[in-house]
Amino acid sequence: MRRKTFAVDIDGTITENGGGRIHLGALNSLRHMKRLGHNVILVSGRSSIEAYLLGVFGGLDTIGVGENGGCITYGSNDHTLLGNKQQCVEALGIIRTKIQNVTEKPVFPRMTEVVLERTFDISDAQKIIQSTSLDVVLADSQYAIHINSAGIDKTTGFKEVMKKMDIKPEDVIAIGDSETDVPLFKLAKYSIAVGNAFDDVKSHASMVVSAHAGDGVIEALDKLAPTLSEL
Ligand SMILES: O=C(O)COP(=O)(O)O
Ligand SMILES: [Mg+2]
Repeated sequence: MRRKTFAVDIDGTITENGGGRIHLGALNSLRHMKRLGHNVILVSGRSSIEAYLLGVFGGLDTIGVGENGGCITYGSNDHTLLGNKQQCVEALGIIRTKIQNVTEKPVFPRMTEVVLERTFDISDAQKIIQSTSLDVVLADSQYAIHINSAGIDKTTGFKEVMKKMDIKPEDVIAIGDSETDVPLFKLAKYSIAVGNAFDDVKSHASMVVSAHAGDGVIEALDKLAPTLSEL
């Protein structure tokens, strides 16, 4: 059996449709892939510690790629930071001088990024950033707006894991729901967009399923199972 690596988003993908709770059926299907000998790594805009702990308790790989790719957690005292939070904080300050309603989202502490509520037009903020020399990027996961250091996206952190585990892109299967997953779709040989993804996200996926969030993960893995070794 050729070992595959599933790079799996959390919110909007392995959650219950529209809710924040983990879809147990989807988690069970991913755990089955792990039991078959494949890697299943969570890659999220949540903190790397949340992704790591979900991997531990969920029976997946005990690695968490979080902060939209800016931080990887391998253990309680083993984190790799790839972004620069200070420049993200500076960018927040500048955006706030020009746009109203820019508020930080009450999330677990971040080591490399700033996480904002989706209460303003991200394109207005991106225009402000482009007019400055700030080396940051903004991305909307449909659950939060992230300010990350330039060059940081989910593939940045995931590539660190690929190096460490000798994973090749042709063995990666990415599963996600939003624009922040598209870089992973482009890196992976095979990618899956769940039914609640927007059309522009679906346009980048190898497979689009109709079911939403966790139900979509089950639908996709059921469809993939017979031909997984040929992917
Ligand atoms: O942005 C978030 O916090 C949610 O992130 P995810 O959809 O990448 O898991
Ligand atoms: Mg998501």
